[in-house]
Amino acid sequence: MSAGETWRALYRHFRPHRSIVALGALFTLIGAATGLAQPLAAKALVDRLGSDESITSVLLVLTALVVLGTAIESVGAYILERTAESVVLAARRTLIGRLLRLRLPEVERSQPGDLMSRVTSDTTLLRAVTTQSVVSAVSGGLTFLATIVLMGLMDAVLLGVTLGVIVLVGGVMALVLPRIARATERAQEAVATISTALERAFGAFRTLKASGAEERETAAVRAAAEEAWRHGVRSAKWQAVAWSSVGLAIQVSFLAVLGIGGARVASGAIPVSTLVAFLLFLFYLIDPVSKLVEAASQYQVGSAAIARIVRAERLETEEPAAGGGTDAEPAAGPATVAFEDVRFRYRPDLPEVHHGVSFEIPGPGMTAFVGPSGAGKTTVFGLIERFYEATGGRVLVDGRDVRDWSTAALRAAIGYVEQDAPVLAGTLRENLVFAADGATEEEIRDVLVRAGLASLVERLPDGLETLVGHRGSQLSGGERQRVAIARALLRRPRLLLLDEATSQLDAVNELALRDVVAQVSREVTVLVVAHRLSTVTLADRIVVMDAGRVRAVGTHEALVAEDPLYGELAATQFLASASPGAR
Ligand SMILES: Nc1ncnc2c1ncn2[C@@H]1O[C@H](COP(=O)(O)OP(=O)(O)OP(=O)(O)O)[C@@H](O)[C@H]1O
Repeated sequence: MSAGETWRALYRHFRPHRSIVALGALFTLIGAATGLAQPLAAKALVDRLGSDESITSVLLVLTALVVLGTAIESVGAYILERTAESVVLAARRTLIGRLLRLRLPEVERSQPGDLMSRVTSDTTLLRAVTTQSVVSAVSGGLTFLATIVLMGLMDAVLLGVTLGVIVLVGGVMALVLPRIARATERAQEAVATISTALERAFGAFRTLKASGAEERETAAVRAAAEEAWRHGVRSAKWQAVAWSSVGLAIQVSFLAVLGIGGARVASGAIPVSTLVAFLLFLFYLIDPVSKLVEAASQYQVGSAAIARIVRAERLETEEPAAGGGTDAEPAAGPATVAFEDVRFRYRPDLPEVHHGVSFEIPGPGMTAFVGPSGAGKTTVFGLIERFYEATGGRVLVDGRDVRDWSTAALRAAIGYVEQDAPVLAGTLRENLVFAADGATEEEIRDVLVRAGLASLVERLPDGLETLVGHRGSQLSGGERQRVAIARALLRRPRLLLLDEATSQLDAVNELALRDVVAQVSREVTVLVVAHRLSTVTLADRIVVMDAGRVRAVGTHEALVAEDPLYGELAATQFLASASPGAR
């Protein structure tokens, strides 16, 4: 990101808060000013001690000044801190709003842990830059200018000497500051790697343990932590260089002013008092210059964070109302699906997955998609749901191109059960109503019975309120599948997409589910990626796919007779994976 873009992005986050930051800065300045008035009041107090005047009023004024000064300063500090938190909140809200709307290909290209760290850790770094550094820059800048003007009034030559040294500091800063930014960005990237590595480990925790990979994964996470430490230390080192160059500059200017000023006093160019006053101003300069350096280094830290935040904000999202169609009247009854010469590749750099897929499915009824692994069956579902856009041809639902649907309306018509039947951390109830927010108790009960979950819920001490653990870890594989099916049914879909699990269900369960699906397919269009003979024999129509093309469409009996690949599949793969009770 260019410096201009970084500045604009940071300013965008700061802008809504600019008046409140100005107020906070004003309070801080007033607090500081009352601090300056205290020595004056103290002087008056001491003066009165010498005479016989009463000191009560001065004491009262002094006390009031102390109390007022402290109060105003702390209110100012509170306002600034609060605003800093609001800046972080606003950045998080925007990011969160976008992340959960990302297009699927963007998520598949990213690491979830990395995306998460942008919301949690990078936004935190915005805190200081948008408030503290602005206040430091403004108050430091103003005091700096005022001191320089006063110095100029004292002696232009000595000012020239001082400015010469300050320009040198500026040069050092120009070298150091980008290094602070770079080190901070690397440190943040390493923090993201920690999240990514942990997410990977927790995502497959059983496999991790079973593979005895704890040591290796721990080493990987530790390496990332050490990387973060290294870059954090590097950033600290450059910040220390920045600070020490300020200290050094002041010392050098002090010596230079002392030397050159001394010579000027000796030659009679300036009186001694001017030299003394100038030196005092030089010491006054320490504070504003330090503030300016602080502001600049904070800005570098913030700009490293904002670069990562902006990159996440630029990832492509999908809008629920995307597409041009009018969805005023949601259609009723079973949906129809058609593919017209659909070509598709997941990414431009990957080979084509669909090389012209065509089929037509009237509703209702069950259609099974079969074919060797990698034939492109699951991809059909991804295109119907419009997780991905076809690169050629048309995908039609209800005779209408999916690109003309709004994604919200399109997906509202569909119930989708993924192959690995994801269950989310939370209660059983939350999992069921995940796709159907307003489902009634009766609907939930009905769907539990249909998916064969009623007895499980009865057995559980907390019933529907039972927590199912991370990814449903407290449920069996079969139970997870049934929960996923119940969830999809509760959505009352007009089109049910079922990516059958390759793993075995026990015979009783499989029969029960088969009945549910058969029953649903009487009213709803059901598409199943089938791995079991029991499913295909039940299907009204079978679409045989091979290497990104549709090879044949027909009934089980017809295909067994006519299509050699299907015959082979039916004889080997299906038979091997069909459970005895279901045949
Ligand atoms: N998200 C993705 N990004 C890139 N390539 C993908 C993605 N998903 C699938 N593929 C590739 O696309 C091809 C078709 O995959 P698809 O999942 O549609 O096959 P399938 O017929 O459903 O296979 P299976 O029966 O094994 O589930 C495969 O070669 C796969 O490697």
